Amino acid sequence: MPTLMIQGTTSDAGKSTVVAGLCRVLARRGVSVAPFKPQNMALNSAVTVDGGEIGRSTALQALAAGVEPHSDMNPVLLKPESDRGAQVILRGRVHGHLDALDYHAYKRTARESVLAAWQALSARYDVIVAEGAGSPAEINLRANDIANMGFAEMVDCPVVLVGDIDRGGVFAQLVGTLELLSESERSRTRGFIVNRFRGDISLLEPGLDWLTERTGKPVFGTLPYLQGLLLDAEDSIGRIGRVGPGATLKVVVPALPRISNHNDFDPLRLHPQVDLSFVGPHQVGPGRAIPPADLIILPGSKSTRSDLAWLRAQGWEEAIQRHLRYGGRVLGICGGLQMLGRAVHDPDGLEGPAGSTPGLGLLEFETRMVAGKQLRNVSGRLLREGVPIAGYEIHNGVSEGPALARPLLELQGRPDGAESADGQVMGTYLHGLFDRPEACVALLARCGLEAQGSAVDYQAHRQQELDRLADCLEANLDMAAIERLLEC
Ligand SMILES: NC(=O)CC[C@H](N)C(=O)O
Repeated sequence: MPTLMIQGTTSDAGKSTVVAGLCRVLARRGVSVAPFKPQNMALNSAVTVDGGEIGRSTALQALAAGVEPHSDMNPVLLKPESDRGAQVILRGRVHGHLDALDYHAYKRTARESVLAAWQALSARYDVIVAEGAGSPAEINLRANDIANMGFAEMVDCPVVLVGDIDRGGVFAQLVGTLELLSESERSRTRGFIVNRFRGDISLLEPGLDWLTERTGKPVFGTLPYLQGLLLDAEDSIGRIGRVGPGATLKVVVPALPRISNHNDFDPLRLHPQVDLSFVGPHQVGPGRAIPPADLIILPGSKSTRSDLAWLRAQGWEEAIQRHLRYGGRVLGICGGLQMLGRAVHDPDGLEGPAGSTPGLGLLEFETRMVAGKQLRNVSGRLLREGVPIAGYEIHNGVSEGPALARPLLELQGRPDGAESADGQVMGTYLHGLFDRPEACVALLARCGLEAQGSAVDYQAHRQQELDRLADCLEANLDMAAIERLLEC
């Protein structure tokens, strides 16, 4: 089965973007193509058609390929819950926690899952564009690798290596990575892509010629730095966003250590009237208050109780109360909603040590973490305005209490979330709630924003960005040579 794997010399070299771009280029040429990421470590995930969970960047690549995201596209997803522990998702379903699993047995199962998922995808699509993780030159992680060369060797596919010239040292990155590979890994590496180039290409060309001479491998192309490209981030909170002169609504999101699905905020990054900032202690200084805002959004969290403790340790519980006293709004999404209640109970220790943590007490309800993750794509409406809203749910928590009798939304015919009687505090389990322009406008209007023109249609924006990316790949990569790699 034709599979091409894109690996990078570092994390964030642009692998996900190149895979998304290649998926879109191939799909536009009528090829039946699917993305594949054997192993990902990320807290941004998406719900798949088969009711599972995969990394968000892979789901975006599926969108680029014009196919439905499926659990087989990212068979191993590691969701860190602390600096040491991570939840292991295999083929979309929770398998256990890394620290509680026998490592060797887990490695074997993970490898089997990767192979089975790749075989299942191969039966459904003509071409697979796979993405590595981090760099293949992490020699300490080489044994039993499934994320990079271990996968490429297992399925015997060619590899293209992406280096990021923007951070400097791209020749050392590419040559050094090749140097650290085994003979067979080196020979399956068919060439390079230089990513994020700004400047005069003629100044780079002698370096590219040298690279080919030195390694015997072609450079398939140099991709320019694509200004403002905003596609669903894999995990880290990117800095892209624009704060123009018309940005009158100030929205602050605490950058929780286990923030999850922060893609929720991408439509706000693009909104011309919104000034969005993620704040952590580094931005405001330890012990300092959250900057003044119209709206504070408590985001999703992989570990609600420990992130709540972190929020308190920053002194931000008082800051939120003060913000409310001055008439500000607070919105909680999923883990953030759970924080707004009276307590969060985790009797079985699903997200960390077993126990209970008092919530911020801004809404009358309590949450219990229950085994069996709730994963679903949902749609419904924002109750007060009646406007349509859609997104997805990913959580273990089940919330109960009188505040839920005043729901924020109706989803699939059932009530969801809550809002306080004065409307200042709102919460929902729905991720992706700003993606639809009408819902985005209505939610921001509640915070005092008078819409000028319509909000960004984020779904349409994603499609346009994928086309812009694909145009860029077609213009700058030797696509004929890349397609030849897929024919072998
Ligand atoms: N997506 C989330 O924010 C999840 C919240 C919480 N960790 C739960 O599982 O219930």
